Amino acid sequence: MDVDGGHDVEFSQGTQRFLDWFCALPGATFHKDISIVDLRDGNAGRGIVATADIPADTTLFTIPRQSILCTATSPLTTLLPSLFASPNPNADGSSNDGSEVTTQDPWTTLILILIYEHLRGPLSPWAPYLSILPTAFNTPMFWGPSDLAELQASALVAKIGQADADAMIRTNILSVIQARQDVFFPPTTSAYTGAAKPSDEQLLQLAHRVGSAIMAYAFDLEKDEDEEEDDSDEEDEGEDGWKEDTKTGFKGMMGMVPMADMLNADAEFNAHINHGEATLVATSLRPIKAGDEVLNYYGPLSSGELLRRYGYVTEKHTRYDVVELPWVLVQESINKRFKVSLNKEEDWAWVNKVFKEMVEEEGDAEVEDSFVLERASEEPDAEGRLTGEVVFTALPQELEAQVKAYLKAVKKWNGGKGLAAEALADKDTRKEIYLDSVVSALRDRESQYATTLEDDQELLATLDGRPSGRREMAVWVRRGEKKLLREGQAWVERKLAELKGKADDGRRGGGGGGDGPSAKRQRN
Ligand SMILES: C[S@@+](CC[C@H](N)C(=O)[O-])C[C@H]1O[C@@H](n2cnc3c(N)ncnc32)[C@H](O)[C@@H]1O
Repeated sequence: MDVDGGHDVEFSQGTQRFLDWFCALPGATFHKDISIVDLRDGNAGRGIVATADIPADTTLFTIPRQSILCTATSPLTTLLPSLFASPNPNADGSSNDGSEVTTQDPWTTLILILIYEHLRGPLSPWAPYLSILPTAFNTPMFWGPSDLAELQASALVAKIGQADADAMIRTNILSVIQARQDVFFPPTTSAYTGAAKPSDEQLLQLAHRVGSAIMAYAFDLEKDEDEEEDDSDEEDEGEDGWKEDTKTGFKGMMGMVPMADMLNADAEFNAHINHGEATLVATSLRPIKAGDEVLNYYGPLSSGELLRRYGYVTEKHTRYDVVELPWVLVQESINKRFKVSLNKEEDWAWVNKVFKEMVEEEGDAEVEDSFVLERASEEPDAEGRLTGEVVFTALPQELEAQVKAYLKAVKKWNGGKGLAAEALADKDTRKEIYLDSVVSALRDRESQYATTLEDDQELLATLDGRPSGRREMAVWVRRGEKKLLREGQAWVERKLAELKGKADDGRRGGGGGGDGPSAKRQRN
């Protein structure tokens, strides 16, 4: 991450200014045995390391809630009250409490709050903090076409949303700023800073930058661990499950939390931010050795998600890798099995109609467009350590259910008569068709990528540690997806072999499925 263009003095002065500012905040603490360091050599920006051995359960730093930049502390709440009005209007457009109705959500509101503070420049109380936030990002949102192309067939490409972000900024951000220039560009600020009013294009770029900073830095502030623990008498970690420290879908109140966001993170971590009533407190989860980095947890994110939100990847996060299997590939594979009987377009149109109705009848469900494959893995333990093996243990249950429904619809075709229906009457044949269709869909999915797993392994073979360049990170993501596709194929093939073994034992030469009746039936 390019934080300041590589000027060491400026970088360390920025760090020092921020630390001095933070330590002067009423109620803030910063442990004497930790330090903010320059990790740009490892492409990790700033981070916090232990400068002496630190025991478990040590308070590393304390952040007063008053210093968090959010709706509770921003002057915009009073300057633009309508911005913070209820987002849930009644049918007539009014809100329940009589206030004006806003189209903003916590995400866009925080963008406006940050832009407002940014435009105030040195007049902002958060200036020493804002000045060390990055101005450039490695997230795919900022990649050009050639880097994006390296993601190949990854489902990540569709999630980047460059165009959506642009549209959202124009509608929800620029319009507000333009309508309230008196608030965003008051004469007092320009007189003080001497800065010219930014153009619309500059504002758009600023909003993108701020949006990405929120994505990688903001915290979800609505979770109240104390209350949760009081209510449930359960810890917020270990068996009860870790809650990552950053936003979880931008639904609750979000805020920028100075110092908490100086912590880098990994899937294995040694610190946690506890959300208290008046403060947020960073605590060591286990002893941290002198020289070790203090690491937070962003959640069980796949390499693709980590790259999309935070612009980096790590070896430890690969255990959470996922790959999407589009339903259409499974469906096409099933259709091929029955192409002799159902050989007209209208046959399949009929099957699809019945299939859709059947799925919808079952608990308001909809036909799924794609299924996410992942490995089974344990959560980090109460000390932030990863334990246990990560293995592919099952296909998504929803995929099996959807194939079952689809095969039922095929079976119903032609009034439930004919070879297709006959083949599908047998439970093991249905299972074999399911597994066989999935395995060929997985192969087809793999062939959607322009390079093979072996090609990618070779590209990454010379890597020492984790990649940091865009192209290598893209290769890392697609390689992870291909690995999972291979593991999925191997797992399904094993299941198929078991099934065939069972069929061979029970009824020599049985199974087969598809249009033709089973060998057993043919012999009969
Ligand atoms: C909340 S900030 C952490 C502080 C940040 N390093 C800085 O200099 O401001 C999150 C960003 O830090 C970087 N980061 C966090 N953890 C990292 C890691 N384990 N390796 C590399 N970069 C990391 C990523 O750029 C990420 O978007």
